[in-house]
Amino acid sequence: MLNLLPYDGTVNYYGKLLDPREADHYFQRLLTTIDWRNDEAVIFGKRIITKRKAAWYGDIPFEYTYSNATKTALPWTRELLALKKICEAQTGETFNSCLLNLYHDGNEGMAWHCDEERELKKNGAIASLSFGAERRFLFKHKTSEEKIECLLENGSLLVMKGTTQTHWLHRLPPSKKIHTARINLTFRTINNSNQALNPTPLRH
Ligand SMILES: O=C(O)CCC(=O)C(=O)O
Ligand SMILES: [Fe+2]
Repeated sequence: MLNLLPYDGTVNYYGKLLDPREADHYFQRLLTTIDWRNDEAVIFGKRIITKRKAAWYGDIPFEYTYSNATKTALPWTRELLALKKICEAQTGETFNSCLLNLYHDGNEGMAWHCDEERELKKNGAIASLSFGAERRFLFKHKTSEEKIECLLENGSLLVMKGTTQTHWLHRLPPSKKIHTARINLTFRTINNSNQALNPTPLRH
C-alpha cells in the first residue's frame, strides 16, 4: 500500500471502500442516530463553541480529553460497530473507540493539530472514514514544514499510523465552494489501563 508521507510516518489512502449507495445510507443513518453536540473548547483561555458537531463512542465509557474538554464515550450504535468491523478487516488493526465530526458545509473545518493525547495508544493506528462532501486534507511536517495533500472521498478510508502524529500535523481546510455536509469517523485505540485507576496528572 502506497505511503502518502515521504518520511517520519505512514498514511495510507484506501480510496472508496463503500459504493455510493452504501456510503449515502451510512451518511443518513449517522446523521440521525448519533448524539451530535457542539463541542466546547478553550482556545487562548476563551471558552468557544465549535460550529462543527462532534461525538465520542467506545467499548466502555472511556474518558478522552482534547481541546481542553473531556468527553465520556457512549455505547456503540449498530452502524458504528459495522463500520468499525470494516476498518478492522481492511487494516488488520483493532480499535476500541471512535471520534465523530459533522461539518455542516465548507465554512467548517479543523485547524492544524496532531492526535497524540495521553489517553491514545502511542503510535496506534487511526482509521478515518469519510461520508458526504469531498474535502481536501493536508499534512504538514512539524520541522521541515513540507506539505502533503489528499482528497477524502465519500465512503473512503484513510489510515494514519506509526510515527505520523509525532512528526506531522493534519488539517481539514475550510472551502467556500462546499455547500453540503460531511461526516468523518476516526476509529482509535484508547489505553484503558490507566482509565479510572489514575487521575489525570496536572500539567504545568
Ligand atoms: O475530519 C477529518 O477528516 C479529520 C478529523 C480529525 O483530524 C480529528 O478528528 O482528529
Ligand atoms: Fe486529527
